[in-house]
Amino acid sequence: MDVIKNFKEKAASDLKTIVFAEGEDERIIKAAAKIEAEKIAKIIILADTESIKNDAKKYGVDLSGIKIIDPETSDYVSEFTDEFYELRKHKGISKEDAEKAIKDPMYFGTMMIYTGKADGMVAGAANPTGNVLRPAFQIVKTAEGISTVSSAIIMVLKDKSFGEEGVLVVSDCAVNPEPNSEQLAEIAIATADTTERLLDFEPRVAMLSFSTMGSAKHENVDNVRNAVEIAHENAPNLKIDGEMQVDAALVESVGSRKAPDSKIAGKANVLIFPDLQSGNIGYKLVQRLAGAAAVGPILQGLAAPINDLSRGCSIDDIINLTAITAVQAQSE
Ligand SMILES: CC(C)(COP(=O)(O)OP(=O)(O)OC[C@H]1O[C@@H](n2cnc3c(N)ncnc32)[C@H](O)[C@@H]1OP(=O)(O)O)[C@@H](O)C(=O)NCCC(=O)NCCS
Ligand SMILES: CC(=O)OP(=O)(O)O
Repeated sequence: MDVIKNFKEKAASDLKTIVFAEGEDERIIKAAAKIEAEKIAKIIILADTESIKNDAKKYGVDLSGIKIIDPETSDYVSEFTDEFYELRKHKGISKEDAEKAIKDPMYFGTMMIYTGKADGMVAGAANPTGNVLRPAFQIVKTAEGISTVSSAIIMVLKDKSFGEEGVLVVSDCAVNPEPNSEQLAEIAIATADTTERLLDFEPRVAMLSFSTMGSAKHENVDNVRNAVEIAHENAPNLKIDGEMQVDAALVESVGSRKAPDSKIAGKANVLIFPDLQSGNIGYKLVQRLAGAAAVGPILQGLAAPINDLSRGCSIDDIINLTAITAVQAQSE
């Protein structure tokens, strides 16, 4: 199963327009040129037109065929300012502040998606996650029936014995610092849904903790146990179990010893971390120490495909997340 190749091929089968909001970043410029050359998506880059031309020359990159828009001078500024003012006036924003916000490429790009001028956005190579999330929450907002937006990362491991032939979907590694039980349950259900939509396998979800099936007592463990109960109630057909430690979730011999009655232990292909500290640290440990590809964070629960990158991303990470964003946009 070559999931990354599959995403690129699927994206190429019906080209979508994806906005890159960080045209000042070398990796973004190089990724845009590669995506255009490989025909994975149509790219719009937000940048100062003169600067990006000079940068492209400096990097030896051909940006012909890629649309460049400068949010400072674009004809869209007035339309986007009016739209944003309408969306946020109940929060007390002034027209002046709305225009200032719109000239920020993160807001401008998000408004392009909201107004249908592009199909999806990828950002976060040069901005912390909060800068990607805030405009998304304020402008495109959540999809119907969703209260907590979260994120999933598709991890492609070198060792194919774990997860689904070496593929693991992990969450939440980017959005919710301290989810309560209801939020954890929603994150688990959303991640299973993302897995079903984007990958060709049935999710088997492990709710992670430092305890396995009551082996330790602590309020943090209770939070995870309660989340499992809520997820069972809200998604009775979902294959989900916990709380369990990550070795019990991933390794058959440990799972059968620590959680002999569990149908998920030892076989999990979706891992839900109990909080953002463990999630963000956990995925980066696997990425860096095990040399796994980490595609994401893929935001789940937003009303439009807007995805975040880590500032530590490579050009390939940008290309892979763009392919996924384009695939998400195909089903919008
Ligand atoms: C997402 C985040 C930026 C929001 O923080 P904030 O600006 O303090 O946000 P607030 O709590 O004031 O909420 C701002 C808006 O977003 C909404 N919101 C916040 N979290 C949300 C979530 N998980 N899902 C849906 N909406 C959310 C709020 O309802 C609010 O909407 P409103 O302005 O229309 O009323 C914050 O949770 C955060 O920083 N998360 C961690 C990001 C991070 O650093 N990750 C690690 C690296 S990947
Ligand atoms: C996802 C993530 O951790 O982003 P960053 O590395 O940019 O903080």
